[in-house]
Amino acid sequence: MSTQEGLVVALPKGRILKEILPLLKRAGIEPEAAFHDEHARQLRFTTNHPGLDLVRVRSFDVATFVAFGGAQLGVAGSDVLMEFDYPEIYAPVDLNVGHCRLSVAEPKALADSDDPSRWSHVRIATKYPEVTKRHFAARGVQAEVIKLSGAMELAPSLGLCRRIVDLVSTGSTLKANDLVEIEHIAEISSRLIVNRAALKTRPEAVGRWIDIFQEVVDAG
Ligand SMILES: Nc1ncnc2c1ncn2[C@@H]1O[C@H](COP(=O)(O)OP(=O)(O)OP(=O)(O)O)[C@@H](O)[C@H]1O
Ligand SMILES: O=P(O)(O)OC[C@H]1O[C@H](OP(=O)(O)OP(=O)(O)O)[C@H](O)[C@@H]1O
Repeated sequence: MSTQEGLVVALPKGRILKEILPLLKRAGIEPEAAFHDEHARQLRFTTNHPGLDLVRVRSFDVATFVAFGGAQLGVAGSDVLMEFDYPEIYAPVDLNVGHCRLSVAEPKALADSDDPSRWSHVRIATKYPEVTKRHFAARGVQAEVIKLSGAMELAPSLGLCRRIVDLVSTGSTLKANDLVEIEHIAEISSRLIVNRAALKTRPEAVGRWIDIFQEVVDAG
């Protein structure tokens, strides 16, 4: 559990970190030098603010650390927030980075003759089982989900299933694997997230960072 004195900000260590770093800088947060060393084994880092530390974790774990109060603030993709749907998390600021979409895709050859409106049951490989089940349940389709942690695009060619739900940005990963988008589930971007209880018990300390990040985003 966190201490009353300090705040911990959980950041995703993957591709999104590069987009978040300029925002941190504009928010006046300067991490200690080791934070920029991708090979450092250290996971927690001090900043120029004595009461503010950063931790680098996997993107899905950012939401978990914030939901359980281990970190009071964090940055998470709206895809991650949709998947977990933690009531303990409040996501007040759209950081306008990490833009992509969550889509259903299938092999191009299948898409040419497929009619998604006729589906009653689909088997889908994805990193997002809950979002996928909710999406299909909403239109009366039963989704049998095969959970993967990455490289979903391999599933159709290796015979696990014919369809996937995954993030798409430029579309080059789908194209390289002979897949096409057939349904759009959601537009995704990264959000500043906070633990609701921390905001309630420490409104000044936590609220101050919400205001600062909102100002950074508003300033473009
Ligand atoms: N192609 C993309 N373009 C823009 N944003 C993306 C893209 N892919 C993922 N994102 C965003 O970045 C977040 C982290 O992406 P992803 O899970 O692919 O990273 P990763 O580095 O593989 O992380 P991990 O190893 O923790 O799974 C996603 O939750 C999503 O919000
Ligand atoms: O449409 P594109 O621009 O090709 O981007 C889409 C790819 O980006 C993400 O993967 P990432 O590169 O983060 O790797 P991952 O397999 O570890 O999720 C996502 O899972 C897709 O595979």
